[in-house]
Amino acid sequence: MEVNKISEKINSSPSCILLFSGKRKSGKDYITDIILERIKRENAVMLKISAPIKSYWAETHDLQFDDLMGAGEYKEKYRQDMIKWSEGVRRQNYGYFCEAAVKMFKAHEKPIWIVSDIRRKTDLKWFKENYGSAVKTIRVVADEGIRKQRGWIFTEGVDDAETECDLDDVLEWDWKIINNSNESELEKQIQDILSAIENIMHL
Ligand SMILES: Nc1ncnc2c1ncn2[C@@H]1O[C@H](COP(=O)(O)OP(=O)(O)O)[C@@H](O)[C@H]1O
Ligand SMILES: C[C@@](O)(CCOP(=O)(O)OP(=O)(O)O)CC(=O)O
Repeated sequence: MEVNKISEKINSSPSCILLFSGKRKSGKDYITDIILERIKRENAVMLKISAPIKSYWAETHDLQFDDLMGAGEYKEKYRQDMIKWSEGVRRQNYGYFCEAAVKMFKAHEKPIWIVSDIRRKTDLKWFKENYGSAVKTIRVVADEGIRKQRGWIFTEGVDDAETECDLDDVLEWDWKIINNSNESELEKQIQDILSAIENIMHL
């Protein structure tokens, strides 16, 4: 794979990019799916930085891309290898998968981008360098007990690695969502973000 091949100029500018991060089973997919559903389809796109990684991995290892993208156990067997491989690529070009995801999801066709899986400071850096103040950051947090109820099991080499821990010491987030399965609390936090998007879109 030629790591520096993706170098086309980025043209149109999105109005709002929501970057979500959080530990495994904190509820990133659950919450970003709800937000995407509430925004008019023609205005928003969901991006997953893991998608170009999984797509490459599926092609080269004869695996099912859709299963790698799902919430089930299938992806867990390959997670450590995908992490190792993708970290090698990132060492050469830290924005490689961010840029690949923007292209893969044709994000420039929509004004609002929802990125559900920010994992590293370099992910934040890449989006901020390219899109400046359009970028808003959101940390999803859930108690460890709740994450366990949702199926999380501590895994060495994953939960103690950069992929899960690099953003632990980032304290500045535009929003922090507490997702401990209290529906009305979650709803209020989602509403705050939706109102902010509405304001940005009507500026
Ligand atoms: N607030 C919630 N209410 C009910 N189920 C939830 C909630 N948040 C997450 N879940 C469930 O917990 C599991 C893990 O959530 P997911 O969004 O896949 O986490 P992550 O993307 O952070 O790993 C999923 O089955 C999801 O449906
Ligand atoms: C190689 C990975 O991209 C795999 C990520 O897969 P998911 O984003 O599906 O993971 P969770 O939502 O945390 O379960 C990790 C990375 O280091 O980029």
